[in-house]
Amino acid sequence: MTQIEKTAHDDGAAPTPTGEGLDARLVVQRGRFRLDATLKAAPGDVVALLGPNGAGKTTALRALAGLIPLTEGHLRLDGDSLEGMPPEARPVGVVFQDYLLFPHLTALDNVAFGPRCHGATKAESRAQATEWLERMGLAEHAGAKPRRLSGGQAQRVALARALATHPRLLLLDEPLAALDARTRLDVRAQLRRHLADFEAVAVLVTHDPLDAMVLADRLIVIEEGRVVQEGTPGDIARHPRTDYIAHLVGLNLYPGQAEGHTVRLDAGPAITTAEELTGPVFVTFPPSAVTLHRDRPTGASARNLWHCEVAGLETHGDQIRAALTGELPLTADLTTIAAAELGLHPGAAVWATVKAAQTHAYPA
Ligand SMILES: Nc1ncnc2c1ncn2[C@@H]1O[C@H](COP(=O)(O)OP(=O)(O)OP(=O)(O)O)[C@@H](O)[C@H]1O
Repeated sequence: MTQIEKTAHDDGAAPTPTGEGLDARLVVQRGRFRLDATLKAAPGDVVALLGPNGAGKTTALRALAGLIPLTEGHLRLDGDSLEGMPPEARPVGVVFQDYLLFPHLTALDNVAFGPRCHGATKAESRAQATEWLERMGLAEHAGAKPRRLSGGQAQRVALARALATHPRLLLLDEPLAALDARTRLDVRAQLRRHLADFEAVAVLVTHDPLDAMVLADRLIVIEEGRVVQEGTPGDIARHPRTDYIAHLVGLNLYPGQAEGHTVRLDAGPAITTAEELTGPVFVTFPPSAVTLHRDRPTGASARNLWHCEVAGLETHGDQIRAALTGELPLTADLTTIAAAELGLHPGAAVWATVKAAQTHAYPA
């Protein structure tokens, strides 16, 4: 049997043996919704909570900030329990999605507000704020009110305000969501640098896989209030374990039972895989690995051959992405020319093939 590399869910970083970092089990009951998520992170870790709408990401962040109480569980930071501690007393900095800058205060005073609330004198707070604005490349905007700042600048002021309190936990709620696509690219790169310099634990919430993959060392994927997978971005992209994650990283994913190079998929047919495994597995292949044919192909090479029907077509970059139903539901990418030559349209019958070498199987 092939030795499979360690799967992502075994790989979560934990707080250091001295108890430094974040150690939390967040249980929050909100009406019928229940969040039950264990989060652990060592100082210097940047962790992204990723998940679909309504998964419970914001609930988790608000529980960490102390804005909603835990129903059960625990919340420790560097060995100290934060439960019952009011939000303003926690060594936690928060950057909210819309930044929540005070409109009537200058950038400098917005940043100085952080240390001031944590007991610094007015002069100290302003000195620290000046230093932070310089670090963020915003020195010349110190006197500007928020309405005169671009989205990216406002984001950095909000980040400076959070960092100026020297938090032991930094929370960022959809940090790039308020920005347009162009600004987002620059701000994402800057934020990545600032987070890399940050020595305590940072937790960010996003439903954008690109933000998560670029900004975080480790992803915790939450669905319906539960952690469904965690690991490095690379682990998650290579070994998705749910349909949501497979869709995010653009792979076809099937659970099944392996016996040697053959996997009997729960979805019905069997698939021949490159890896030789036994027992419950996941099989993935990218949409680009699928070849479509109008007529049943002959020849021995196409052992993974399924009769399908086109359910839908959409443009995907410079390709056409076809959603197929039938013997095996799958997505396939093909060039516009190939789609035209095949006469693809919703309802068209096609044969789909995938080479075993382009599949990837790993234990479930
Ligand atoms: N005040 C509330 N009372 C009851 N249920 C709530 C309350 N706020 C949120 N919920 C429910 O909690 C669940 C999780 O919501 P949450 O905002 O944490 O999800 P999310 O993952 O952050 O989603 P999104 O990406 O859409 O922001 C949802 O089902 C939501 O309807």
